[in-house]
Amino acid sequence: MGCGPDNPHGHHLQVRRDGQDVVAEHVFDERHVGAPGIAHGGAVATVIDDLFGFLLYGMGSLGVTRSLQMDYRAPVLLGRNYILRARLVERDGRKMHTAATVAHETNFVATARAVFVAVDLGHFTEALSSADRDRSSR
Ligand SMILES: CCCCCCCCCCCC(=O)SCCNC(=O)CCNC(=O)[C@H](O)C(C)(C)COP(=O)(O)OP(=O)(O)OC[C@H]1O[C@@H](n2cnc3c(N)ncnc32)[C@H](O)[C@@H]1OP(=O)(O)O
Repeated sequence: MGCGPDNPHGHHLQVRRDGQDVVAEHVFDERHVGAPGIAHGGAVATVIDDLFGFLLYGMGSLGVTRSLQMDYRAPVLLGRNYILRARLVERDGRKMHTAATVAHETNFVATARAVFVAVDLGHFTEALSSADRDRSSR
């Protein structure tokens, strides 16, 4: 949904490192519409969540979102280029506290904070096996 190239409903996010931060440029389009002309808040949260995923990946940590808090400060407009930026605020054992901004020029239209929890690969492989079992029992 966030970055994979094969999902036609996805955001196809392309992320780069900038020092300790990760950064992406993003334009929301009609697929992401909420109110007319405005990106759905869930779509904005999706790209921020994914950006945090990249941040952790860059740190060499596998983690999943435990909590994601968005502040929508101004409408995020369709067709406009936004700069997304995320950073690690603090690591406390398995918990990684992260923060992000969504900006157009000097205007911060959304900010976010999240808690990610480190997991091992088994977290994903077990979920995949359960989903496969559910699918084959239908
Ligand atoms: C194959 C490659 C793929 C590559 C994969 C790439 C990943 C990209 C990810 C993109 C982002 C996503 O969509 S992720 C998908 C959405 N998220 C999920 O599906 C996660 C679902 N939730 C879970 O599976 C679970 O709740 C976990 C794993 C997150 C945590 O469960 P747990 O392991 O039992 O841990 P638990 O003890 O409950 O909590 C751990 C610590 O966090 C603290 N904690 C809990 N909630 C909070 C909170 N709101 N704020 C602060 N701290 C909190 C607890 O007090 C504890 O602190 P202490 O006692 O340790 O001090």
